[in-house]
Amino acid sequence: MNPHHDHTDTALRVRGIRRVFGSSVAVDSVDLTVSPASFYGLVGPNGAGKSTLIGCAVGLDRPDAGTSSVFGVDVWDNPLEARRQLGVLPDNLALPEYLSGRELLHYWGQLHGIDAEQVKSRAGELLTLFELDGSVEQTLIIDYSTGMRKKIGLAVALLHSPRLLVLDEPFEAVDPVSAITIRRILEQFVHTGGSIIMSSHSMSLVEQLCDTVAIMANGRVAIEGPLDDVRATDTLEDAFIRTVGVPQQGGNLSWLG
Ligand SMILES: Nc1ncnc2c1ncn2[C@@H]1O[C@H](COP(=O)(O)OP(=O)(O)OP(=O)(O)O)[C@@H](O)[C@H]1O
Repeated sequence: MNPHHDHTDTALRVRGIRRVFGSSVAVDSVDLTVSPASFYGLVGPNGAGKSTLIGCAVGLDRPDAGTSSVFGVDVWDNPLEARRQLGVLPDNLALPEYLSGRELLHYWGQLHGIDAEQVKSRAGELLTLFELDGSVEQTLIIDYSTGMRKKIGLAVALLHSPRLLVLDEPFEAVDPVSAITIRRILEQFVHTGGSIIMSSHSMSLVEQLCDTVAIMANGRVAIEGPLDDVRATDTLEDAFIRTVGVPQQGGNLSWLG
């Protein structure tokens, strides 16, 4: 490879990310590459380090080592430019609680310097798509359900029309109808050249949507590659269990029942 390659044609390039909390290593020397127009699935057991990795990859959390760039733009050296290309749905998204969904989108659009008329029409479309309009219109974010928060978070991530979406469990807590809507939006996004990396605990969703998969365990990427290579002749769930292992002995909670 050309040593002077600037990676502007790589949607997300993570190299050697390490994040330590006290004496515990949450993410250990992780490399990831998301190609343009690729739908990348990040799976792994609870506590594997997926959210921490995502936070470091998008510049929300500072890693102890490593680099991350979005279409060749380093998220730490040039955060504003990186964020223009990037839509993020983080874990435990902090939202301005005393705004309605529409107000939040208008506010976010202004922050991104999007033309007011465009913000208005995009916000209207997004609120309708995610069923956050109509009778919900006056509800403040503080009173949103978990699934509604997820949906407004996704709307925020999409509003400025980024080239790369980094989504931490976008389907978690959303109802089945909303899940179909989200799925359609994400599929269309990739179909039209956008790139996505998402974490998920739904092996079937990852199998249906993603072309590339990484299985994380104990802060490291245990296996990564095209979906068909990772699952080989089995299902992704089989590959997951094979990679991560199942405890040999489970408690039987003899006191229960
Ligand atoms: N702010 C923090 N302070 C201390 N430890 C943390 C912090 N954030 C994460 N950790 C630890 O880092 C490890 C990885 O956590 P992380 O949330 O990244 O896992 P995950 O793969 O996203 O898990 P889940 O599937 O349950 O969401 C865990 O051991 C967790 O306890």
